[in-house]
Amino acid sequence: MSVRAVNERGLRLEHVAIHLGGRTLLDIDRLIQPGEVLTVMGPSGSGKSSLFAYIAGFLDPAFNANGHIYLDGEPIDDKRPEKRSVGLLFQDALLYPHMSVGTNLLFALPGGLTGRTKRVKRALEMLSRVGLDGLFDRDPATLSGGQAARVALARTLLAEPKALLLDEPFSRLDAPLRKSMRQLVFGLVRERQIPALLVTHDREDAEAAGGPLVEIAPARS
Ligand SMILES: Nc1ncnc2c1ncn2[C@@H]1O[C@H](COP(=O)(O)OP(=O)(O)OP(=O)(O)O)[C@@H](O)[C@H]1O
Repeated sequence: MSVRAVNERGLRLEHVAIHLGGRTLLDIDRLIQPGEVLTVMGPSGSGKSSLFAYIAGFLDPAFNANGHIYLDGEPIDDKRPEKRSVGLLFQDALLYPHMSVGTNLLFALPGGLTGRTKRVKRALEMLSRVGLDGLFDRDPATLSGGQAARVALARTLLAEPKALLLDEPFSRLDAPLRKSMRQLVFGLVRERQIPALLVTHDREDAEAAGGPLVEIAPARS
């Protein structure tokens, strides 16, 4: 493994292969460009979540993985998960239930941004960007599913990730909400020029993402 061309931008999966027992679940060799969404689609059990976990840095030890991951030219596979600058979004919002929406957001901000006024301003701007003006002091338990999904997105982006991993982030939303959340997520990916990887089993998600598609076959035993 070596540092790649310093001017390479994006998330590079260099021959990333995931194995379980004697089986190879998937093998991907791709550069995801800034602002692009690579969709990895496959049925349940095909290995999508294990790919996600490998990139994020918490692959279950039952799996073996090889290949390397580079973010903006720098290898990240030997970094601890919290040092990878990779933002995660799951099908569940996973907000801290004992904190207000605002505190959930403030918690995600990078430590380098100091001063309560600046931090609150940044969080309020992001809340507004995801269409949730006025909800800063709300208890997460009182949010609708769609609102909670938007808060989770705001929280992920406030951490200023250099890449985004999206694991079925729309699957719990009903059809109209799913449509607007897709527009919001993919719009922000383009606006902020973040490389993103979407794992899904939903072809409409893949079409809405508008980027390249990798289909993985069902795992065979
Ligand atoms: N800890 C584990 N030990 C052994 N096998 C596992 C473990 N976790 C998952 N598997 C198996 O590994 C394969 C890939 O799992 P993975 O969760 O990556 O698939 P997936 O495509 O994300 O599925 P889903 O869409 O249902 O989440 C499946 O066959 C699953 O049963």
